[in-house]
Amino acid sequence: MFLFVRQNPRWGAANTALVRWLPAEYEDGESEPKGWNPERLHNGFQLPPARTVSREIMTSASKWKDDSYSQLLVDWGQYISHDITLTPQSTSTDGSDVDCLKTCENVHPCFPIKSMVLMFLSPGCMPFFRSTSDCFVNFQSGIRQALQRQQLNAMTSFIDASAVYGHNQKLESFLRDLPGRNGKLAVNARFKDPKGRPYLPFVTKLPSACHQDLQGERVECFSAGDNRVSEGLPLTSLHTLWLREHNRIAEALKHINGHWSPEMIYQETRKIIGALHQIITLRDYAPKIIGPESFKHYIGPYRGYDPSVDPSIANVFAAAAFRFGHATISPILCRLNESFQEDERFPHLRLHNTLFSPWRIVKEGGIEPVLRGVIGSAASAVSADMLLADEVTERLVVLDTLKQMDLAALNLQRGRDHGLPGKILAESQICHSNAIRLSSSYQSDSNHSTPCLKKQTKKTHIICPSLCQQTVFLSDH
Ligand code: HEM
Ligand SMILES: [Ca+2]
Repeated sequence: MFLFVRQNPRWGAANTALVRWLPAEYEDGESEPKGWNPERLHNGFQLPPARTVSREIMTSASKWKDDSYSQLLVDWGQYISHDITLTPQSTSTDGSDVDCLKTCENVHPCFPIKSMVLMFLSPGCMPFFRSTSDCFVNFQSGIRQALQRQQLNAMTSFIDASAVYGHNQKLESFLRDLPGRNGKLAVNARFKDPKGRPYLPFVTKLPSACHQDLQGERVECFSAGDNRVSEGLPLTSLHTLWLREHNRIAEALKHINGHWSPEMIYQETRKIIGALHQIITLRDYAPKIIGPESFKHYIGPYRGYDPSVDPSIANVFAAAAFRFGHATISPILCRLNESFQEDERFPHLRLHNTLFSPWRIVKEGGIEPVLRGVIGSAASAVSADMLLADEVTERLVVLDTLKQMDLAALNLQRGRDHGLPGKILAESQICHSNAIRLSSSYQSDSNHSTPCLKKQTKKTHIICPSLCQQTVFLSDH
């Protein structure tokens, strides 16, 4: 019998460090973010406040609609990003008694986004919690880099439908319909859609923070394998589709394999759902994002499992590159009826009215109007017009606090929090050097004035330069 043993079972596992392709650039070399000390100069200049950069850029870029792709391309990006990355944030209680929701000072773990412009809710400052640090020590690097602050990925880095099934056993068991003994996932016990189809279960901690329709019954935040499921209506709709698809396949498998145990049905269905996530992402999504030529060149056809590849998500990918998608968010969510016209009962919505509002699915026609809108409207690229600027820099909220947020500023501040090297340095070292394949255990080359990479110890696939070109406003400098 062929026995397969994974050599590095922690690679790509949930709650392991995001890997570095280049050493972090902290102001004190070890952990203080860029911009922590306002007097500190970077390339001879003070760093502009992230909020100022956001406002300047988000209101000046131009907008165009894509004539080939639908909005689904954007929404799949967000959905799959939640399968592979979640950078947990510190809470105010992490080693300090400062309340990051109130302070305007840089005090660990708070790194507030300062603003010259008065903010709607919190004048002068937007709260920002630094990402949790990992205890990881990189023994394969020099002493200085070994002690540098690293951030975590709470998700499994593999595309494995963890957004459907969860990334730990407790969550997985909660999401399963174990009493049903049918291999299915649990469904919402209170609501069904107009055609009797199921919704995701609600979270257990009530009342949840999701917005409510003030008339009528409460509709709580949904739960799924990823806890950001209720962030927006398209995202929730995709999660709901996968729940239904799991249960449909489980039912079919049970039908043709009457002797299978509930566990067997569940595991086999899960395998199929995971494979579908991989196929959609690698066959249908990624080539459209990086271009078919780059895809062919840097990724190419699957040639089998290679245990020497570290699949861990890179810090720069989670904190900058894959956030390119934020520049493609549409400020309007279209909702369409069966004739693919604007739904007269449920009209199009401004983005901020779609955030953390699962009640709009339950009480406004289910996921169909949203899904029709997603496949029936064009994707937008660099759609940074005034309306989008207003939606993502002035009206975004985060769940825990429902505080006003500016997404572009958050992205920049997150990059500074993680000590990401600036775009120009990163590009010159990664994309334009011969050292195209780096690894978490890169080695510093003492012949170069800047750290460079000389030896490949384990492989990490990097897509260059397409992704670099797309980080334009997301990474610093
Ligand atoms: C309405 C649409 C979206 C909203 C409201 C949204 C909102 C957010 C927020 C609030 C964060 C956390 C920011 C921080 O504190 O650092 C985030 C992170 C992120 N977003 Fe989005 N996003 C959207 C769409 C997208 C899309 C389309 C993509 C990619 C194609 C994407 C990729 C990411 C990634 C990779 C992260 C980092 C995740 C992590 O490691 O924690 N997002 N997003
Ligand atoms: Ca995953």
